[in-house]
Amino acid sequence: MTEARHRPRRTVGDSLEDFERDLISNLYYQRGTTIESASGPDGYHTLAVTVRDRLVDRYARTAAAHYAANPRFVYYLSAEYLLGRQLRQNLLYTDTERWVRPIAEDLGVSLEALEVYDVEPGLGNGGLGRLAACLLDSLATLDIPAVGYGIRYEFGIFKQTFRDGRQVERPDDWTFYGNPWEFPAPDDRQLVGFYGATQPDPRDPGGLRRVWVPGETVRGEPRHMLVPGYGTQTVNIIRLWQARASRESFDLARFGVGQYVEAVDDIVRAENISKVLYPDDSTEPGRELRLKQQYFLVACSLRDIIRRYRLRNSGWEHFADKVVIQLNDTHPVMAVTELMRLLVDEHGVGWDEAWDITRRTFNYTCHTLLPEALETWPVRLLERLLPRHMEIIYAINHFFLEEVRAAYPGDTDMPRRMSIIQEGDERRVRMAHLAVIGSTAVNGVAELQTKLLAETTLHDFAVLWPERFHNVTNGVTPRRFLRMANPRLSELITGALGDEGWLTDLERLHGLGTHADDPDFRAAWRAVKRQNKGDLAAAVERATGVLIDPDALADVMIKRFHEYKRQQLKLLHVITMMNRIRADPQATYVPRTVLFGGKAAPGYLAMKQLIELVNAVAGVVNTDPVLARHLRVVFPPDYNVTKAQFVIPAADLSEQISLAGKEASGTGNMKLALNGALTIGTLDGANIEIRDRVGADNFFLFGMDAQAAADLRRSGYSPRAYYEADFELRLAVDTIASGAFAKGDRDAFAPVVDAMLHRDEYMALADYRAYVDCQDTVEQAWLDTERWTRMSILNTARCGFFSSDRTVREYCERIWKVDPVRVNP
Ligand SMILES: NC(=O)[C@H]1O[C@H](CO)[C@@H](O)[C@H](O)[C@H]1O
Repeated sequence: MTEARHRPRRTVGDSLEDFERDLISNLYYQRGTTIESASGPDGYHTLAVTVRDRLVDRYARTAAAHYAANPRFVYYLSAEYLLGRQLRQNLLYTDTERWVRPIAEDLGVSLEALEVYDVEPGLGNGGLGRLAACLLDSLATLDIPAVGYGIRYEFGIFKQTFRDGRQVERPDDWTFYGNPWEFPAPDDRQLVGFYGATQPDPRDPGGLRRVWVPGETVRGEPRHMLVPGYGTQTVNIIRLWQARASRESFDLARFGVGQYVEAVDDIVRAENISKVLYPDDSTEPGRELRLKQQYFLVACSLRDIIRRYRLRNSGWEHFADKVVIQLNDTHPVMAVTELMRLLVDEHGVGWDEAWDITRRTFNYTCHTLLPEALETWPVRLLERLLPRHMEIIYAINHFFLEEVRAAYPGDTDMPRRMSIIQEGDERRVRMAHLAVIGSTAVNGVAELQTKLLAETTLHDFAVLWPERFHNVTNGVTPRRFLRMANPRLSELITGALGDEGWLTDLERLHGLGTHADDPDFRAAWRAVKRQNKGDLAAAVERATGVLIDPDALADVMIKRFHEYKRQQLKLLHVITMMNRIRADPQATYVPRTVLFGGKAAPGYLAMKQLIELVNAVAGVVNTDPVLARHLRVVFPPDYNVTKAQFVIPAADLSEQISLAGKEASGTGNMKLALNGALTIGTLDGANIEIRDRVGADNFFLFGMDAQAAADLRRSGYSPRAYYEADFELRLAVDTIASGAFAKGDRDAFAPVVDAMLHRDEYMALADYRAYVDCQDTVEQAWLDTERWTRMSILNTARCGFFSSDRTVREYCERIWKVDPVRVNP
């Protein structure tokens, strides 16, 4: 949106009366109905549009301010965004909730009733996608000119249901009721090519410039959603691309002869590109359609970025001064080759100048240490799907290897190790290498992971270009994960700190530290947690039919199912508690509720079987009169951002038990600590920084650190040895093997037992004893209520660092070199 010369006849008022007037007129003119006959979706859409209008005003002023300032823009390219529900967020950011409640009451409807239509756009898998959303929220809140680019998947992350305890995936038709928060922008649609061939460009005989004639073209239709800042006027956007067939794709002739399916072949092929999110978290699907999705995203986004750049700038010499692009993992790294293609082939920029611009424009965030998560694509697939880009990759690699040979004269192995091309039977393109070579800055998402990246995964590059490597520890937005998720605690915090300033200056939470010694404040703190746990108990009963005790220790493990996150270790602890209670039913036990939440990738059979076992164990525990007095295990299905906002405020104990050196950062750990949960965890990812900040006394640490785990792996790890050496561990594993959770069927979970005893790749058995003993320490602490509350308050007080505002400030200062642009009211 450029400079607005013609302002709308009416502006959105800022009174309850104005809001109600707009609501009624939007219902009438937008939905063509009246209060008396409006449906739920009518009510929701109308409320959404009326709130949205208040954001449009701010967006228009933001666009005008950006147009005038012609600033440096941050463009965040991500294949995933987990935005969460929009209504409450936008009510908070427009401060209109105070009007909606009385109006809704007046009209005889409840906000909660309308909210069921506020479907969260599940356009992501887990931490990586949610981080992208938190960073966009902080970018706007810090008045940083920014646009997020992503894919508007028709179907988001699958809906998880359980049938006989097994995970069953159902399509996530998130736009079933439409999405009132988005705006179509057909004028900005883009055309994207695939396949085809290349030929020399007669304008550059013998040069590097070439002409690509695609074999297939699809349209990229953009829709954008507004991304408001909190406590400021800035409203940025996130632009999501949807694939559509180019205009002439409907084959009328075929339709005419009754070939109805063939007639829409091309349409289906095109639309499939943005049909569904790939549900893999930390593993690469390696499917051709996935690569098409990735290129589709970057091709549409780069053309849009160039269109925006050219609104105020000409020539290319300032491109990298005005445009900084962050690659959210390797998923969008084809952007490096696409910008080279656009500059060299379409705009005739010389190779060296184009490469200089490209490298100065991009930065890459690496979110993993798992080799299986580092994307590589077969050269032959790229040669077929994106022939010009493969040529450009060869050229980039050629010039890069010259640099490597110059840096390591006579070292023939280094070029092989650092090459973008992984040689072998199947030659593959190493996307992480392309990302590092094509970027100015490379960052990890927590100190340990960044250190291990430089020592292992990307070691050669860190030696060659140490100046490119940075750490920017993740963060989470306190607006959604404290203010919106935990209004009771937020009120208590505001009361103690005097105002809500902490919401945009989270380090101010430090002020709570002094209140930790105040028994009244501790009592109030406990009361908030108790009320949140009451709400959770009601929700769990609705979702699972299981009654949980809100006074029991709420032990929460909420994250994607993955062997390195070690839900299997948590389950061994549950079975150990079970066996202890059965062995001595009269003893006193700390009442505990263990809550699992999380999805397994549909193809991840080992984790799907573990989910089945978790539900089977829950079934046995919750129906056993002796056990159920002390222990409950619940697994509400379909964990997502909305459920996280419900569970996190009610958690007492946060399970962060991944094998050290495997979880890049984690962000759930931050959200839980900020909401006063105490962490039981390993020295992994951001757990280390949480412990450093909250203090070792306020954190339950156990297990091997990354070095010890690596040493054990090198020295030969035998899980069986641990099984043999530890009675409780052996009993726990044998209980699974006995068929106790499968009506005596010993084969039912044999693969889980086999994996534990013969592979146990992530050493759950090696850390079992330390973990179980640490859990005993947790129970001791829990019994000292005042001490526990004090530890809980100090966790919140000392976690201000984990605000995504701090994360974005660090990116701005050290990587993006970008300044805020103030937007006038
Ligand atoms: N797949 C992910 O969620 C990855 O990115 C997140 C955001 O950086 C990390 O917190 C997480 O440890 C990592 O596995």
